[in-house]
Amino acid sequence: MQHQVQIEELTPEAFAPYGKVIDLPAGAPSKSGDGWDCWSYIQMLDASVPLGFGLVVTRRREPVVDAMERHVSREELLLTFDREIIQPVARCADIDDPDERPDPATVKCFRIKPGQAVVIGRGVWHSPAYAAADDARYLFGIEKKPDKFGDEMVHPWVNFQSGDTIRFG
Ligand SMILES: NC(=O)N[C@@H](O)C(=O)O
Repeated sequence: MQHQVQIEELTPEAFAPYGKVIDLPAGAPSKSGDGWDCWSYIQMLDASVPLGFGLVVTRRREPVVDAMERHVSREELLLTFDREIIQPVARCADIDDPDERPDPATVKCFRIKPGQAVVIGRGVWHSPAYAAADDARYLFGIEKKPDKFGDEMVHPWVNFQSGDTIRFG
């Protein structure tokens, strides 16, 4: 079965079941200077070892998702460099279940604009992000350590329950 999912704007409330949002705060900066304002700390990422960074070039393609991965031991920072991207995510039901499959009923697809970022929560299912329109480059940062269920494998992808797929748009 294919599920149709609408693209959602990124807000802390909507993204809360999947992680944390980083965006320009509405409140006053914590420090300012000549021509600059700074807000800190606007978000936190739990880490006990150094972060490794990965860069993804994501090209225009069919907006269909059939599998996701997850990192049960680590949070993941993700932000686009240049263009809008769409990040599909699905809820983690049981972080201790090595046989869990992503539930298509919990999938949301968030638009992430340049200037915004997310911290994907531990165990939250996610596919590679998609280009919203034109090809885009995005960065992710994650602790450089093995995950509990071995998601450092070259092929960590897990199909949705019942072999379902998601089409977003
Ligand atoms: N988010 C993404 O595209 N990739 C990472 O989750 C990864 O572990 O490769």
